[in-house]
Amino acid sequence: MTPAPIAVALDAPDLETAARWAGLVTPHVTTVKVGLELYLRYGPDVIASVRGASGVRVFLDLKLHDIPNTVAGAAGAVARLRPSILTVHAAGGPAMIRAAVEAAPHTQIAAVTVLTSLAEEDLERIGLAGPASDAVRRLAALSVAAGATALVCSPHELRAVRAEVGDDITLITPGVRPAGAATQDQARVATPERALADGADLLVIGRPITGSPDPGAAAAAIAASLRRTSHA
Ligand SMILES: O=c1ccn([C@@H]2O[C@H](COP(=O)(O)O)[C@@H](O)[C@H]2O)c(=O)[nH]1
Repeated sequence: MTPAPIAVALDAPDLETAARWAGLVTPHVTTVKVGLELYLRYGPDVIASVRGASGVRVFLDLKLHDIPNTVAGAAGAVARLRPSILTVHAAGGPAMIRAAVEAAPHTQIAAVTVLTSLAEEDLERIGLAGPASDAVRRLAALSVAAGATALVCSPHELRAVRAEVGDDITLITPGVRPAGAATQDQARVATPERALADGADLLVIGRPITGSPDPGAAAAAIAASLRRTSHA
């Protein structure tokens, strides 16, 4: 069975749990995601641990956000781990995004537009006037112009971003919840089936899979549902 375009967020408290989750889900998904919690606790070793023998794609979600010189150094430092994808915050601006792209030529740089945990009413408080989709489209366009070949946005903005940046850019979406699942701290959410239909290339799904008593079965069920709806 072809693995589904899902990156399972391995937000685990320890390396053993993360490696176990990775082993359980990798037959069903293309990618596993290492975020701040694991990377800050265990450092570079975490990448080899979760990659394991399967050689699954590793998405390193560090959301780098600093001055260009510092981001270039950080991106260059992690590029030697050969993650498939590395995130930076689009709000760091074009020079910072370009610095990451140049420092990590073999890694796809994904620019995070507006965090999926922010609701429309949060945006004004952080100085982003107007609807989320306007800010996301603006950040998407500047990121792509700066050399990013992937973007992170919520499922709500997928169609608008696709129209803005075209088909060659990889659209990655967290904020994905199977029907009836708790949204938890995510605000701008949709089901996996909806996100795929709206043009996502890679769905980031964490707790709905890793919080299950059987993460392998949870990943397999979402993958099967995506296959069914994409063939319907
Ligand atoms: O806007 C963003 C960017 C990154 N994330 C990350 O995705 C996962 C989502 O996990 P769930 O358990 O499915 O909520 C998590 O690692 C975030 O750091 C995001 O949620 N939103």
